[in-house]
Amino acid sequence: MAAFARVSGSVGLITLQNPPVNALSAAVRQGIVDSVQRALREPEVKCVVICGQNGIFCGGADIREFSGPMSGPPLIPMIHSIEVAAKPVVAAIEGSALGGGLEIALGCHYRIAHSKTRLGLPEVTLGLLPAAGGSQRLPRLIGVPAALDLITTGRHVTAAEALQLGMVDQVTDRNVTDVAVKFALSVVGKPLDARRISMHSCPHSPDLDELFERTMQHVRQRARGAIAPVACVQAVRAAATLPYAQGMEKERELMATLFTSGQARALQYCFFAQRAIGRWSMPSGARWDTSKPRPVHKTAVIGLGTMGRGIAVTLAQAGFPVIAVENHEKQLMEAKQAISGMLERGAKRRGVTPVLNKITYSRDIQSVANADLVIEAVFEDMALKEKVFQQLSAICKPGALLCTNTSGLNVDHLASQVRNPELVVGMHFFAPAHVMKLLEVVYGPRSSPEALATAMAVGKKIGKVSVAVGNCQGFVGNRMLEHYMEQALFLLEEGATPELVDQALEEFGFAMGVFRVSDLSGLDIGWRIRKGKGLAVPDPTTGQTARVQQGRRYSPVADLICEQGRFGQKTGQGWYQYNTPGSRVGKPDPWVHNFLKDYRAQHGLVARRIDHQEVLERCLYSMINEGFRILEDGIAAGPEDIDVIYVFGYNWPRHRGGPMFYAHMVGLPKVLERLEHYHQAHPDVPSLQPCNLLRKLVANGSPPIQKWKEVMKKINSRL
Ligand SMILES: CCCCCC/C=C/CC(=O)SCCNC(=O)CCNC(=O)[C@H](O)C(C)(C)COP(=O)(O)OP(=O)(O)OC[C@H]1O[C@@H](n2cnc3c(N)ncnc32)[C@H](O)[C@@H]1OP(=O)(O)O
Repeated sequence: MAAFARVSGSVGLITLQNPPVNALSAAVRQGIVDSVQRALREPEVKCVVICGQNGIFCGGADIREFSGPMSGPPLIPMIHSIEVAAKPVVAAIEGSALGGGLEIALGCHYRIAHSKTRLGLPEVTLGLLPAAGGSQRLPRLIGVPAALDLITTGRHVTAAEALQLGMVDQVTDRNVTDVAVKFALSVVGKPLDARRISMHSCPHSPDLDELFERTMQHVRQRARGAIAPVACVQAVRAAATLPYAQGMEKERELMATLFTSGQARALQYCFFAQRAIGRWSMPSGARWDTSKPRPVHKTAVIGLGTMGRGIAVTLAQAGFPVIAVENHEKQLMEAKQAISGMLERGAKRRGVTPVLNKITYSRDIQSVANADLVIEAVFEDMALKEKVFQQLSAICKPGALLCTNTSGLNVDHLASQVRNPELVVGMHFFAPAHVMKLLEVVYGPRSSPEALATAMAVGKKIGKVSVAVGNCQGFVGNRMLEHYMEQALFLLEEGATPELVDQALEEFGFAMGVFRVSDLSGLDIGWRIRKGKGLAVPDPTTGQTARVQQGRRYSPVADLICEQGRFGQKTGQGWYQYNTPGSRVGKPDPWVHNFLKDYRAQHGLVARRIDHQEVLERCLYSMINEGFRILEDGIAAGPEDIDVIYVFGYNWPRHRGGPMFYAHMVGLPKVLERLEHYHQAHPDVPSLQPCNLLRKLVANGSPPIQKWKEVMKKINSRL
């Protein structure tokens, strides 16, 4: 809704009212249309101010309405009616003015913002473009280069930057509505044409063609197949080169394609999934809204390798005092230097003072005695972690939360090493820990809801997208990844090359294919893990690593590559060859091709032609199948949790929504049929055998992803 009131005698005040963000639902749009008409009709009203209730101007169109038929007054004529009004209209902006919210403000004759406001056109992040005139008015107001930047990235700007760019006319620290009301009264009677942005021509930029070409190239490179950023450039180009009415027509055409696209659906699904994962629940029924986190004042990190350093930086940057422990003097000093550098660079980037004094360094584990939360980040070795947990149990104060940063070891086993297993959870950060947004918070069967709530609250405070998951080998992310990588190796055995597999995955939208990523992270890490699991060990009779391990097909190809000392970028050779160790540009390596040829010959394998579709189906569907198993096992509460993990932790292309959303878009019957097909062809690969939940969802008519949880509940209650 929108409320209308006459204030200060002759100001018509229109207040958008739709908590929590005053999104432009049909009712709000109707309210605005009615209020504007009334303000223009009533002779006592000489000017108009538009504001939002509860400290926020407007979060834009109501995204929830996009999934159904649109009703209510459309935005474009509504904004047009504001712009052509014969009485001055002032936007009083506080909190946020985003998307359609900013487009309304651009239709107003003046914009006054509170200093804490953020403004932006984030439509591109939802697979759309600013199609209520935003793509045509913003370039006319602030020029093409700045508008291109804002519209193609969806970046929010501060009030100060908005003022500098000319997006707003005034910034205030006072009550913005009061300031706007006074201002509106001061401009009554002044000519309005110059204030109507659609009547401006776009400020002329030299070398416009070159600018658009350069931007388009850059956008296409960054977009990884996303279509909205490209459409945004086209729309701004229309603003720069066409009269307003024709530009609006182009904006409409481009939006029509985007609005119904699968990419827009995927990105909008991601928007809500990212918010839904905060409302976690445990199989016991404990939930986010009934479990209270413990207060956390002091934190500690044990082990200052790459992960520990990143975690310490993240905690300190969020304002937590950190005791950073490493038991050898030399490593401690190296870590201190590295952490200080990371804090200094981070502070420089953000224009703040580095918080070096938040971190206290110590060689003595006893120094963590007073911490409320300790994160163990020592080497990924169970015996070592057991020892640390036993020590922590004896040292830490009662009630301290003991967390492990293991990427896949058994959290419950570690809990069994301490006096209070209910206070043990996993906090699985992703490398580099101070950069990557994802945090898997792993609860074991004995973790208390309070412990989970505390870790989730800390995760939020340090700016991570935190997902609560159950305890199992590899948790959610790495458990699914194993199947993806396994298929990639099998494909090499069957005739593919690393570059063919990577190309298919990169065309799908991954920034890097599986082999490029492995070269970047180091092949030795996986090798060590496989050895730890009893894989990658030679058969005593043949001396060769067997192609069947623990009763299932196994590919030793990655182990054999490692045996050659090829660990990826750091050694200058891996799945690709690099000019020098440490170089980032990999070229296809004839050595690898010959190695694969010899390997196939040795094992009697006949290479066949493998196409991109098979690469995608085998790598992605096997991983999705594991995702369904994870849901079946109750390790993840819903498909959104899995998808958020993949988008934020594994670089899954956001415009594809995440693996489970992708399965929903492909169609569950098709995923099932292809898995059945591949399992028939490879009966020794259990990960290709369709899991029960997938079969049951298909048997239940393949409901949309939003309804999977209902079907899962129904299935479980029948068991
Ligand atoms: C051919 C047809 C033409 C149609 C033309 C359509 C034009 C579209 C232009 C647009 O405006 S698209 C929307 C652009 N706006 C955005 O992308 C903003 C999205 N929101 C945010 O960035 C943030 O929510 C915020 C406004 C900065 C506030 O952040 P905060 O952290 O304070 O709260 P949240 O947890 O994010 O949100 C609270 C609550 O509100 C829901 N919500 C937020 N924005 C919208 C929205 N625009 N529509 C519907 N719902 C919204 C959010 O989902 C949260 O609720 P939940 O239940 O927890 O999910």
